[in-house]
Amino acid sequence: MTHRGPACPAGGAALIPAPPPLQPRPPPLQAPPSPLPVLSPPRSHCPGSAPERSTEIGQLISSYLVKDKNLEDHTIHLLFSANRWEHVPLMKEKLHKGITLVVDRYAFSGVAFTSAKENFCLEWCKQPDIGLPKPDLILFLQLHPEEAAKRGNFGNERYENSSFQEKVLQSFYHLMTDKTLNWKVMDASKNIEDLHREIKSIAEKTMQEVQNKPLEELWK
Ligand SMILES: Nc1ncnc2c1ncn2[C@@H]1O[C@H](COP(=O)(O)OP(=O)(O)OP(=O)(O)O)[C@@H](O)[C@H]1O
Ligand SMILES: Cc1cn([C@H]2C[C@H](O)[C@@H](COP(=O)(O)O)O2)c(=O)[nH]c1=O
Repeated sequence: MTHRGPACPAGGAALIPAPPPLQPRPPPLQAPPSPLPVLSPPRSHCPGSAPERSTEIGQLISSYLVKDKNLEDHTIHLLFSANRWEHVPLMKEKLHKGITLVVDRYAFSGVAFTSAKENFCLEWCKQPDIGLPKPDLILFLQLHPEEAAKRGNFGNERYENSSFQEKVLQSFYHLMTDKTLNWKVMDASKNIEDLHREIKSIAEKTMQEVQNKPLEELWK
């Protein structure tokens, strides 16, 4: 996410799933499928992940994901969203200082994962996240589920099974049809170095483009 704060000395900031700014921003910086939103101001950047498991809400979510705790489906959806909202003041503070935020997952995973469950529609799932800082860029790292499963740490947590991941993928494809958002699909089967180069290049270009634009609100 790229955020634009008032007077940012050396530049602006960005939110990429990482995202963009609500108010005028300073010069730019530098948003599983797991989308990466970028919100940006310039010259410095700050990574973050969602869920952010260190807060009380985050710990509850973590217990749910590792299957120590069961929570009702609407409840866990709202907790994921609350876990984002509790970080908004800090996100805005950083964005207005010209710091670009690179956020792992963000609201898009919230919608894609819950709407993959029975009896949840995409529109309902979006509601709690309406108004979050809007990413300037959302990078979707696309990888065939079978390839993803071969990589590390797949299979132990809740949701980590192929049939559910396939439904999640369809929800992401639907979310990507939203032309008010800057989605870029990246081929995650490439090696880390090449992928890094491509992501860096797109992120830097986006930071330049959004540096004088105000931060906007997601899905508003
Ligand atoms: N381009 C790549 N090529 C080969 N291996 C990769 C690549 N990118 C990541 N990996 C490896 O795949 C594993 C999973 O990567 P990573 O944690 O980035 O995935 P993720 O989708 O963010 O996982 P999660 O969101 O479930 O934590 C790690 O062991 C990582 O080193
Ligand atoms: C943000 C968010 C995430 N999820 C799901 C997606 C993954 O299965 C886990 C997070 O795993 P990670 O290894 O820490 O990336 O949680 C979700 O269901 N809803 C959300 O809002």
